[in-house]
Amino acid sequence: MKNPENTFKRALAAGRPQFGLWLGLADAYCAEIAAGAGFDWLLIDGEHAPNDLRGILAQLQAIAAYPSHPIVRPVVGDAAIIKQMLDLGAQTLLVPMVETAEQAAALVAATRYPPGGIRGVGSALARASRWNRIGGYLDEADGEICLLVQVESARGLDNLDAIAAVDGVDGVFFGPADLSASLGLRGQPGHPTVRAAIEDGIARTRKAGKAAGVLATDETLARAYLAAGALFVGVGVDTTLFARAAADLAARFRQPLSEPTTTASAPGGY
Ligand SMILES: O=C(O)C(=O)C[C@H](O)[C@@H](O)CO
Repeated sequence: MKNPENTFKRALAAGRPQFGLWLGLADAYCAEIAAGAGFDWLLIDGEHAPNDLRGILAQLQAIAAYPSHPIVRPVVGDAAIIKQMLDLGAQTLLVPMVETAEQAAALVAATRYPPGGIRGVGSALARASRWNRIGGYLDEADGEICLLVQVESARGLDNLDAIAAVDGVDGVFFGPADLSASLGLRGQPGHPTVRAAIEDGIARTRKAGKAAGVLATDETLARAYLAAGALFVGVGVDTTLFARAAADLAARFRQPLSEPTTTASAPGGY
């Protein structure tokens, strides 16, 4: 058995834009429905969604049968948690709240086996090696890891050039919700000041030779970030897609049939 290629990592290296969907419903059945929709990647969110190890495992298994590439976001950039996510079989991680190059370098080490890093060896117990059915997994694993770090604070932006320069960081994702809060514009992820900061960050990241990413549920904004050079763009969130569609459907039947339908929308897309 061969170690699966990280097709997402290769697509970024080739400069091919990748569109994704955020998964917050924390359910393998919903993840499989999303996996058949046609997105390049699906983000299994362990930071804000009620995902635990078993839930993330089930979603990885559900998605495995489809072309969409799973990205796992741990709740924090902790080496032990990263070890668990990689052993589950995640090959691409999106780590939140990165603010310094030192933090980024420690995350790289957490994703690599010794001597290059500190990832604990337990491949006999790990889905990642298919329980050692993948011959040579320990030698091949590091090369198929894609590490994406989130810069989503003013301090992170100040240190962006040093963060992007860290060897082993494949990409930088700009988190509009947290970044806007850090910039004093909480709840305004699409504010012109936030957009300008993200577009500048995208340019600086690409200048460093790394992939830039962002989440934008507004299509016009998503396309603007693509034009600015973003390579991995989240264009929707499963929870708000469902919340909005359900509310709109209910609204259409709350109105007497003689009245024009109104469109009720769930709160913002972030
Ligand atoms: O700060 C952000 O924005 C992100 O990191 C994404 C958020 O966690 C959330 O908006 C995903 O729906």
